[in-house]
Amino acid sequence: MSEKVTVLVAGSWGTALASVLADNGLQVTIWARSEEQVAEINQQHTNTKYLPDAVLSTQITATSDLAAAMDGTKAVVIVAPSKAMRQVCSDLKPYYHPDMLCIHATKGFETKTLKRMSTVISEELDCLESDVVVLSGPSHAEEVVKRLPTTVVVASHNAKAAAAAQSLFMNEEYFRVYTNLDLVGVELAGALKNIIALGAGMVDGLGFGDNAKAALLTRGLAEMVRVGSEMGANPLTFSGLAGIGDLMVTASSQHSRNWRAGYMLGQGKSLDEVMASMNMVVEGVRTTEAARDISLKYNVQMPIAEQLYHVLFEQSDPRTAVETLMGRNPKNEMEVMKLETWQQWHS
Ligand SMILES: NC(=O)C1=CN([C@@H]2O[C@H](COP(=O)(O)OP(=O)(O)OC[C@H]3O[C@@H](n4cnc5c(N)ncnc54)[C@H](O)[C@@H]3O)[C@@H](O)[C@H]2O)C=CC1
Ligand SMILES: O=C(CO)COP(=O)(O)O
Repeated sequence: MSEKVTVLVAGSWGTALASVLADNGLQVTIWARSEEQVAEINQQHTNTKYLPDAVLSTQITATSDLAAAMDGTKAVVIVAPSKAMRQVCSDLKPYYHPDMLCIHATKGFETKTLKRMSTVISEELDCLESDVVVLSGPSHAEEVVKRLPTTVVVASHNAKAAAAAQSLFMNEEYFRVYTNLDLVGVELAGALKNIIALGAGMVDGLGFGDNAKAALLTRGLAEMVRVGSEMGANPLTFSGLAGIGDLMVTASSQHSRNWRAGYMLGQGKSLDEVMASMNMVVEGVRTTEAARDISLKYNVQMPIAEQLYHVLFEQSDPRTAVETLMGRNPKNEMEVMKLETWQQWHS
């Protein structure tokens, strides 16, 4: 009998990761809230609301009973939207045991506390943050379920836990997994890139062209490195799969919900109109909200996030936002991070 892995919850990314695990020969149980979705996964082997074209492996079963989902499992993979992470982990606590490998694949912050997802998980599950693994990188669910070649990174302070996650997910056919010890950097890169992806969509929606898009992505990466390194990330992590890799995929693909939301904003839609037209999570909206407090707390400038905040929450005109960015004081390109932070990583 193959080993059992449990995936929480049945959104597009949870379902795609469940498919990888099933392809790797594991017995996969998805926990979903909706009985309708449970019946669809078990009987039709589809999840049409989130992945309309995918046919799932018969190795995947679903249940709405969390105790049954967790019974006898070797590893739990948590893929809840960031706003639901604390609640989902609190529900999970009675069934979680520290011997289980705990992996999450969520890209966002808890907005009220500005905590990273592994902190929220460790608080709710009463486990060590250093034992949590994050899986991140350029990986649209729609392509993963089609088994198109994809690379991701799994990061943990605990090298054994990262290696265990790597061997669970990696296959030679289409899913290549790297390890990294910089949990903080990988989590921050995955969350922060969504702000820049929203901005990239907005630039495209405005019809501003390739020069503007390249500028936004490059200066967006500088902004991610600046704030990320103040929050404890290794700046080099941002050149990896979770940073530049995910920025490229999210800012250039029509699969990206963040890019699509930004595009509609650029075309003059309001945030309410945009959100009403999407039936899936757009993490960059909440992350842009969190970025304003992060910028104040860590005393770092985040000019792109700040302008997006004005567009999203204060009805600023996207065109004015871009003009404001263009009209900032002259700068030296290399002023990416504070001198003390630079010295800390280069001593
Ligand atoms: N879709 C993708 O290609 C990728 C998504 N991600 C990340 O994965 C996370 C989840 O995103 P998706 O799966 O795409 O979202 P989604 O919008 O496809 O699905 C969200 C799922 O969460 C469930 N949910 C919402 N609130 C809940 C609660 N309180 N309790 C239990 N379940 C709840 C919904 O019923 C739904 O099944 C996000 O942080 C996203 O950034 C990361 C990489 C790729
Ligand atoms: O993170 C992702 C791909 O790596 C998915 O991005 P979106 O949430 O913008 O669809």
